[in-house]
Amino acid sequence: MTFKLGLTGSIGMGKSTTAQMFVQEGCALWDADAAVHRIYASGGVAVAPIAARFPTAVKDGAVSRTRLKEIISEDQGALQEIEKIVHPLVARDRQEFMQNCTDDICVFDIPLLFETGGDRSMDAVVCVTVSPQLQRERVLSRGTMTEAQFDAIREKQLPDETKRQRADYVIETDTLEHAREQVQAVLTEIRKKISDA
Ligand SMILES: CC(C)(COP(=O)(O)OP(=O)(O)OC[C@H]1O[C@@H](n2cnc3c(N)ncnc32)[C@H](O)[C@@H]1O)[C@@H](O)C(=O)NCCC(=O)NCCS
Ligand SMILES: Nc1ncnc2c1ncn2[C@@H]1O[C@H](COP(=O)(O)OP(=O)(O)OP(=O)(O)O)[C@@H](O)[C@H]1O
Repeated sequence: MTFKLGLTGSIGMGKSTTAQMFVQEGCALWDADAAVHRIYASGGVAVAPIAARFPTAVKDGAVSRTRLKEIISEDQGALQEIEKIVHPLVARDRQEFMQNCTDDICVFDIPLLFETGGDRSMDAVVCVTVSPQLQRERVLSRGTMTEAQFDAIREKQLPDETKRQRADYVIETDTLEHAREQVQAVLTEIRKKISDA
């Protein structure tokens, strides 16, 4: 039996970085953002349905994130329409992975875990968090989003406080060392639960 550990947190809170720490500690990983990258790539299953609804979003046979972000900025309802296309395809990818996973603990890195009800299929949920100031600084320093794009995405997500309340474990991503210690503590507890069961 695989223990399914959901990993969530708002934009730029440190999901990917923390997910890699879980991998280094021996967990398997499924990453929702990576699944979106796969289905947007040339030959990916999202390309045709996105092209049908937003023809200018597809460039050289793949979905262009830059173009998608421009479309989302200009059209209020666009993100919701994109989600309607993307989320069922991502859910299918996750289902396939889940069925084939034989590791003791599998981590599911899912930005919208609570928003989509995905938490219901997890055995426990970890939420990563950091101060709103650091969150903003970290996202904007990547240079991939304007401040307006960041604000629009953040507003669409469940507030950090709500996610922290709903999670079984909270990991503060203020420094790498501190986050790693918390990852190890979470795994010690889960591994004990698995061996006691
Ligand atoms: C908006 C897009 C074009 C931005 O692409 P970009 O490469 O700049 O950012 P990236 O994909 O790494 O996303 C950054 C973060 O934004 C947040 N985010 C992404 N999509 C959404 C969304 N629909 N609602 C709320 N937050 C979102 C997540 O925290 C994510 O980790 C892209 O995220 C996208 O196509 N989103 C729609 C698909 C989706 O809902 N993905 C969420 C995971 S299933
Ligand atoms: N524990 C930490 N200590 C210091 N910096 C960190 C830590 N965790 C993450 N960061 C930094 O914060 C930034 C965002 O981290 P990361 O990409 O892991 O977040 P994310 O939640 O996956 O982002 P997104 O929601 O946009 O996909 C990166 O620059 C990363 O190096």
